Amino acid sequence: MAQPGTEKRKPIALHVAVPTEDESYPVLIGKGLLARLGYELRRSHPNARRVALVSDENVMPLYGGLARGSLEAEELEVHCFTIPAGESSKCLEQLVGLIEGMVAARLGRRDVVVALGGGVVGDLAGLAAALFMRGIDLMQCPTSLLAQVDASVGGKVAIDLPSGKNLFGTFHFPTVVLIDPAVIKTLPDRELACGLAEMLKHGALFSPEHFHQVVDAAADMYAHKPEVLARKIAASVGLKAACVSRDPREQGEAGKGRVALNLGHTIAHALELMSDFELKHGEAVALGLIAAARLSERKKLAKTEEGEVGLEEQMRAALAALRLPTNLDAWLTEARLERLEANLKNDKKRGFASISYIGLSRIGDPAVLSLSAQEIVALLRNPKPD
Ligand SMILES: NC(=O)c1ccc[n+]([C@@H]2O[C@H](COP(=O)([O-])OP(=O)(O)OC[C@H]3O[C@@H](n4cnc5c(N)ncnc54)[C@H](O)[C@@H]3O)[C@@H](O)[C@H]2O)c1
Ligand SMILES: O=C(O)C(=O)C[C@@H](O)[C@H](O)[C@H](O)COP(=O)(O)O
Ligand SMILES: [Zn+2]
Repeated sequence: MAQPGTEKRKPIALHVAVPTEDESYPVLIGKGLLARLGYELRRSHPNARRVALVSDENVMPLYGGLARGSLEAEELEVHCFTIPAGESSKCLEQLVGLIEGMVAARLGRRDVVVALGGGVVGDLAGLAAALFMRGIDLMQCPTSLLAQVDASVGGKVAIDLPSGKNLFGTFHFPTVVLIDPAVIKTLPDRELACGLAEMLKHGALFSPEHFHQVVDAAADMYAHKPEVLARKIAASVGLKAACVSRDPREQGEAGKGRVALNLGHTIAHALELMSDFELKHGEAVALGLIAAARLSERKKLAKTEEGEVGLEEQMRAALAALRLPTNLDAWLTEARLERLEANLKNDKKRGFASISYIGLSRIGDPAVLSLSAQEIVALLRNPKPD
């Protein structure tokens, strides 16, 4: 109903043009590239004076010196910020601490945040860059395999809330992503496995060849062979980049856009939260991929050729070969299923009454299923109720 007295007044209608921002950026991959961080930053930010170098307590002592030295060689004033390692740093307290530190260091609008670390550092420092002075430039310098193949590319930045993962975030595209596969040599095997889970996800979504090649190259990647790592990282980033370029802000039609990259994540995010982050993100994604395969079979979306094993079995075999957890049913006890259903209601892909759940008709062929939290839980229960 119109407000009294406004019925006949026409609003003044102005038009505010917002030129499309340039959302493209280079991803540089090469052994030894970290030593060129300063050069690459100077090249892309000729007017920068100060840098906030953000890392965590494991990565800063290993690579902070090299990064800092290369930035200082370009006459940049470097301010180091070291956060505690682990998911619990993706919180409001760390975010505000970082931004206050940037104020105290007198960073300005032409200055740059460099995220040197895993996905936790990238997501937190990225969000700080997005918010400080309403947004300054961000350079992603990922050091975990997971961050190199996935978290550093695509511009999603966020912290967690007690009610769910990444619920407090935005998109802030980096100006450059600099990936040095040589740093993987110090990454613990358990963390390397986490990166392999997201790489397998990229294959499961877009390329059966990549899916099988990741499994075949796993031994070489665990042996930290930099050439193999560089090739496989580039292949995975290529698949993700093609997807995010089609739909940078996850607004595409269900099934055609970036939302596909959430394969496995509906269950993964709920399990991470329910385990109090005892499960690492990549491990939870592994279990989520099994859930997605099971659900796709039970909804009769999955198609298998004659003589081929079912989708869940294919997924389990690949994950086991990558040394990732496959014990989904151990996590889905009756007591946990109830909490799972409640957690699913905070999924970012939820609509009015249902969740856009990413399934697979086969490896390399995703599809979106529209399911309620209740249906998802019922379909995952083992043994399958009649
Ligand atoms: N923004 C995105 O698109 C996106 C994509 C995937 C995951 N994520 C997020 O990323 C996070 C997981 O990232 P992660 O797996 O990198 O976890 P992480 O950042 O906690 O890093 C894993 C561990 O490895 C250590 N580490 C990192 N690089 C190292 C190196 N080279 N040598 C030795 N130790 C090293 C870290 O200190 C940490 O202890 C989650 O919060 C997840 O939600 C975001
Ligand atoms: O880049 C994307 O888009 C992804 O979904 C990649 C995921 O691997 C990543 O974990 C992402 O942070 C999940 O996004 P969210 O929107 O579900 O928090
Ligand atoms: Zn993920």
